[in-house]
Amino acid sequence: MLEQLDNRSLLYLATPAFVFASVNWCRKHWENRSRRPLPPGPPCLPILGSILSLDDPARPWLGFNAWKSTYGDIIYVRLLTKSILVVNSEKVARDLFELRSVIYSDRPQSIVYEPFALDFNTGLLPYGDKWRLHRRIFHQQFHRAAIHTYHAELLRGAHQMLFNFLQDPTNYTGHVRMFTSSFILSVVYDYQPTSENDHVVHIMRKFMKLVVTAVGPGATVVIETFPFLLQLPVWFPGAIFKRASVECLQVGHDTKEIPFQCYNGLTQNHNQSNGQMPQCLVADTMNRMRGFENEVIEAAIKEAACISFAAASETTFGTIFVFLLAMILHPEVQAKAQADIDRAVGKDRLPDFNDRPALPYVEAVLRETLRWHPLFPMGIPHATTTSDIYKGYFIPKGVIVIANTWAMTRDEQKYPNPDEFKPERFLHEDGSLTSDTMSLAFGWGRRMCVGQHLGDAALWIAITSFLATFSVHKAFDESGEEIPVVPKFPASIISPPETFPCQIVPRFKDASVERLTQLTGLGPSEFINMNFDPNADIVAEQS
Ligand code: HEM
Repeated sequence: MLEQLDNRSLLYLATPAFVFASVNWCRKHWENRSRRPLPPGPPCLPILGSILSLDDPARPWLGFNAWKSTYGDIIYVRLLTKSILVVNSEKVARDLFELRSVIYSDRPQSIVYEPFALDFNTGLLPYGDKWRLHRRIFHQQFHRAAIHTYHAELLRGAHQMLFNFLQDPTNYTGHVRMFTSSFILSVVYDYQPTSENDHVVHIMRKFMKLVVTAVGPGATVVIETFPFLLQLPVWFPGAIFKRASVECLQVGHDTKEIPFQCYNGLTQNHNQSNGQMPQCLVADTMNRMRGFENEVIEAAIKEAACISFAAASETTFGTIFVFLLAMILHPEVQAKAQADIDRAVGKDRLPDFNDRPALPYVEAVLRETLRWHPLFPMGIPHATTTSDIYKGYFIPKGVIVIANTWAMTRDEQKYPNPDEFKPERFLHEDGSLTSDTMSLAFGWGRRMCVGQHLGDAALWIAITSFLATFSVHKAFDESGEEIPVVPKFPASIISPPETFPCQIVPRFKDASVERLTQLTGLGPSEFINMNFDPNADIVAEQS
């Protein structure tokens, strides 16, 4: 057959084959040239990856930090099916999340998001138009210069918390929860919950509990491995994931709609009573978008509003708890912070936001609280949108990127003896504050916490008002012995301390409702906790 082909035909056949082979060779050569080594990491087994190298797989941030001495600030690791890039230092975090933010601002996606109503959560949205719209709504409302508009509301919420502590110091968990739930509902929907059992608070918290129970890390692995489990009919024996999904979708829908309906009801009341629109995220955003209304925008407003509750209430609640824990374990820090307040504010009034610059030690306590036990020890995972080369290492497209906040807060060079609670590390010798504001507790780059300034203001007023009026101490058992406090933090992506026995004691003279009424300017009718006995006096701490 070959003999029958003349030279010209051979040339016709050979030329494309040669071109094809050359292009292929060049492509492979180019790929090999650009495909540098992956960053270092621990030994990797088939299927399991490096999971056995972690001492405590439920708290991977500890293991990632321990690997730092062997593999450095940037580590590549596979845990089961997930490839992860761990960033262990602020320098690398800045280089990647800030200087190369176009590549490092995506979020890892999962097939569990949609069936469990997590697909509208700003913090999980892929880097795209929907996320941009959410982000814009949040930013316009919560940027640094806008926060002063919420000061009065935050102050009122903090004062209500003080009344609740005075009335029932044992229910301190409930009072902190009430503060964190009510300030965010007010700022977002102009809605004031009337008690701990308020139906809006109830539905929001129910959704958060459902999601945490239904799609913890274990359940996610199972569903991602066997997706057919979500195709089973609800009545099928053992179809627990399907049933949980149906419930999450229903409650997820309610969390968007019910507070929104309350908002609409309130608006009508406002209009009827004084003709004025309330000021809150929902009202302000609707005003701004007037003329551009469509289904996408209305959905985004409902989603962003509803996500605010989960994002703000759990984080501020958990951080106030870390603060209370630190104060019990370090009474000398508590006394010093109280002395700072007494010096700058006196005892005849309570602190407000104008006092903030005059209270450097309290500011240092807040920063140290964020550092000592960051609520998100691994932040919220980012992902890459394209591949990258960093310091000669190849970073693949789509890899999960974890900013290991825990490792950054344990940096011995920057924070000597990092496990100690020492606010002084944020102060110069002359008592003025250093430039380290602990912003790393709020994440990095384009995905950095969009409620950072609101969260910061809420935390500051809560802890400053508390320190001005109360002290927290170890509790005593029936035989008069001090009950030791052993800090316990759950193994989860958001990790507030578990509750601990304590006693909360007023430190202002004549610790009565009347006195607190004078100090705060709030009347008893404004208290959120309605089971309130205005005649009850509590013995003040001797000071
Ligand atoms: C103590 C208070 C808070 C802490 C410690 C905190 C921490 C964080 C962290 C670590 C992230 C992830 C950042 C990243 O991926 O790099 C985040 C994201 C987020 N936070 Fe906060 N946060 C707090 C309060 C708030 C508040 C009050 C809001 C109110 C609306 C809020 C809304 C959000 C949202 C929407 C995201 C997702 C941002 C995105 O993916 O683009 N947070 N927060």
